Amino acid sequence: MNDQQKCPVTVLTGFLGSGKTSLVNALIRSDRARRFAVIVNEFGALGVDGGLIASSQDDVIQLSNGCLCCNVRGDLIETCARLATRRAEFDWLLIETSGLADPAPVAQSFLIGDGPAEAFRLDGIVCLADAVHIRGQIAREEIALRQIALADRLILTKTDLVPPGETDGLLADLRRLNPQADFLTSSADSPSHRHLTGLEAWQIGGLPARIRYAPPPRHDAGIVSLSFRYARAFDFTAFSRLIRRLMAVSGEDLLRIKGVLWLEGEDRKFAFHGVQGLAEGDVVGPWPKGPRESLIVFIGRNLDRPALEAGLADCLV
Ligand SMILES: Nc1nc2c(ncn2[C@@H]2O[C@H](COP(=O)(O)OP(=O)(O)OP(=O)(O)O)[C@@H](O)[C@H]2O)c(=O)[nH]1
Repeated sequence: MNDQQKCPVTVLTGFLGSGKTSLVNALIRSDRARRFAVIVNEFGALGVDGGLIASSQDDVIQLSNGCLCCNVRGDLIETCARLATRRAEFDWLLIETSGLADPAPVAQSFLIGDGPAEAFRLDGIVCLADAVHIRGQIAREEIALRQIALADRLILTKTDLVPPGETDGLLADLRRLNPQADFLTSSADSPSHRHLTGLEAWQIGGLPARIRYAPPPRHDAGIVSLSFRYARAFDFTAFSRLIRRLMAVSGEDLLRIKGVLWLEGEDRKFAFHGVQGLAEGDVVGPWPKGPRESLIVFIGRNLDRPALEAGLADCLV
């Protein structure tokens, strides 16, 4: 198969909560001309993002309980082999890596060897950087820096949440870390989903130097993901109070909270997100038929499972 016959692949990276699922959703909803297959990778044992992607379930494949760059890389290769047999059903493969994944080994799977590279070709690595948090993330988290350094395109997200004058300075900082990438901005009112595809960044053969010589990925062993599942409804006020308190006391240790809740008195699913100090939530649509289930994921350091469990139990109706 020549390169033009192979299915193009976007590897979407960016630290926890940078807006990856939001842009994947915006792209799938708006681009009716193309059919997407989506692989979503989550660090924790329970996946939230897959259920929040606006596609028919068949096209969204969730690979949870590890990062695509290491312990679920074999799953990625197997999944691509299965997708290759359904090639006629989609035009583009989007891979949303976990916020803690190194994009290099994922991208490499599509460049060399006799596995996924036989049926897929890498279009580009797109990295999202959260305008509110990126400076702190770069300072503290080596993987955030690495994700930026490896990108073909960098999208500074959530620019609606920072003062207008700050965007240029942030872009200049990012450009210093990766002068080869192209740079875009994205905000709630003007999302840059159309720029996730069509990079053609890997058309001219060979591995770019920044991937070939990149040191091996390193995960911070201190970062853990704790997942909780409940077949009962939550009290919204108690849950909001708990999340506010956790964010205040855990500070920078609590990197990410997300989930889908069954709320007492609400017929629709309620999805919520917390990224360090910021949290928000909204109803996102009907529950599928069958029993309802609330799913909550915390990612961070020094997380106290019994305390979280007790706090959540107090919010159940
Ligand atoms: N104000 C604003 N909020 C945004 C924007 N993009 C994403 N968000 C919010 O940021 C939160 C995290 O967004 P997600 O799309 O789930 O981020 P993610 O990168 O998929 O998160 P992980 O999978 O946990 O790494 C959600 O509450 C989004 O609604 C944006 O451009 N502006």
